Amino acid sequence: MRAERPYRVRVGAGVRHELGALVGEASRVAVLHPEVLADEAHRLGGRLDAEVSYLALPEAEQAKTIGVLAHCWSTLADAGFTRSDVVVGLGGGATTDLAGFVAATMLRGIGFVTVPTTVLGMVDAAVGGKTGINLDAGKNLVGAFHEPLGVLCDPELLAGLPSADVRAGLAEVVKCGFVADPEILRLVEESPEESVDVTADRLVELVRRGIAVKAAVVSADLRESTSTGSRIGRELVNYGHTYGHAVERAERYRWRHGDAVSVGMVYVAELAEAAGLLDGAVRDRHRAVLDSLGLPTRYAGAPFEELLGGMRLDKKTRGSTLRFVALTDVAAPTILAGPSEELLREADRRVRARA
Ligand SMILES: NC(=O)c1ccc[n+]([C@@H]2O[C@H](COP(=O)([O-])OP(=O)(O)OC[C@H]3O[C@@H](n4cnc5c(N)ncnc54)[C@H](O)[C@@H]3O)[C@@H](O)[C@H]2O)c1
Ligand SMILES: O=C(O)C(=O)C[C@@H](O)[C@H](O)[C@H](O)COP(=O)(O)O
Ligand SMILES: [Zn+2]
Repeated sequence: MRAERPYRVRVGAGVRHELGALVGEASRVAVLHPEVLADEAHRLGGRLDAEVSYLALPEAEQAKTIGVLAHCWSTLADAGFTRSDVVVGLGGGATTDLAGFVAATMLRGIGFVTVPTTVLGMVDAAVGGKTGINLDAGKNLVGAFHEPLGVLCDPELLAGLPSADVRAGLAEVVKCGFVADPEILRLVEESPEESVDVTADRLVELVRRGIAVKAAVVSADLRESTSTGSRIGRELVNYGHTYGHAVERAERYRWRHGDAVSVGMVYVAELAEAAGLLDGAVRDRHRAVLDSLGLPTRYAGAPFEELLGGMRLDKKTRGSTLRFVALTDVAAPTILAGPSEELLREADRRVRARA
């Protein structure tokens, strides 16, 4: 990855054992992990030549809260952390987002390493340096850009991942397919079954391709600051997230992020079609690919007005102008700025109509 301090994203069986090299000379290491990975955390931590603290985090999005963040700060302070010490995020995206934000803020910034253990973490969350927590008011509303020292994506860690989480991770891979890499869509369409099989080479290939898209996009726009007019920088990989994050907020963060992004991509495909930007066939392809992976393509929960309130807090919004990453074709993105409320409502109606 190109960054202020470039770092490597390693993918392969056994790469988790390179953790010691990344941690380097640190005398203290904190391994943050979900409860389900406690044994793995201790196995990895036990091989480090450092004083290791283990912090078991609450499940999924419950880890991305101010309370958990404050607890981590206190634990690191009590353990005597200094600027040469390191935080390791071993887990899915919720863990690495929280761990990264702990590292970004502790002592105004210490090193951190991500060891993603979900498909979503590998292809997206662990790469690129976005860290943060949720507020009741909205998803990821507080955070920082803080690049890891390195990323270790070890497919062996996916062995026990529940199938629903594998599928949710594939939503972000499909996102990369629609915005940049049509080969991803072909691989999924050719065999949706193998695409969600953690023992299949196809899934590893999909993970590699997803990482390649994310790394290329982020390397060119580290701080999501270069979109101008219809030119799109890092915002590209936010495809499907405007409506998706609004759904997560409305569902009080009980939905999987990937599931919400799946619905969000269907929404923005409908929006682009309704705006006359996108062909009906490409819109329908969104539903077909996501359906084939068992991902949700319909939403009939919170009312449109509540979702609109969530979308207004999206980080791509400027003033009162909502901005969507939209497609004019596969791998042909544009920015749809300030669509009318009527259009926004129509796309929402279409997402619900099928529910
Ligand atoms: N920073 C970014 O660029 C970025 C990108 C995409 C998503 N995200 C964030 O990532 C989060 C979603 O990540 P996620 O989908 O990985 O969810 P998650 O971190 O909540 O993990 C999903 C579930 O899998 C469990 N788990 C994790 N690894 C496991 C394993 N190997 N075996 C068995 N169980 C395991 C977790 O305990 C959890 O219950 C969201 O908060 C989202 O906002 C961040
Ligand atoms: O890395 C990015 O940039 C992304 O937008 C990737 C998204 O998949 C990810 O969910 C990200 O956390 C969303 O960021 P946000 O700025 O919309 O909160
Ligand atoms: Zn995402």
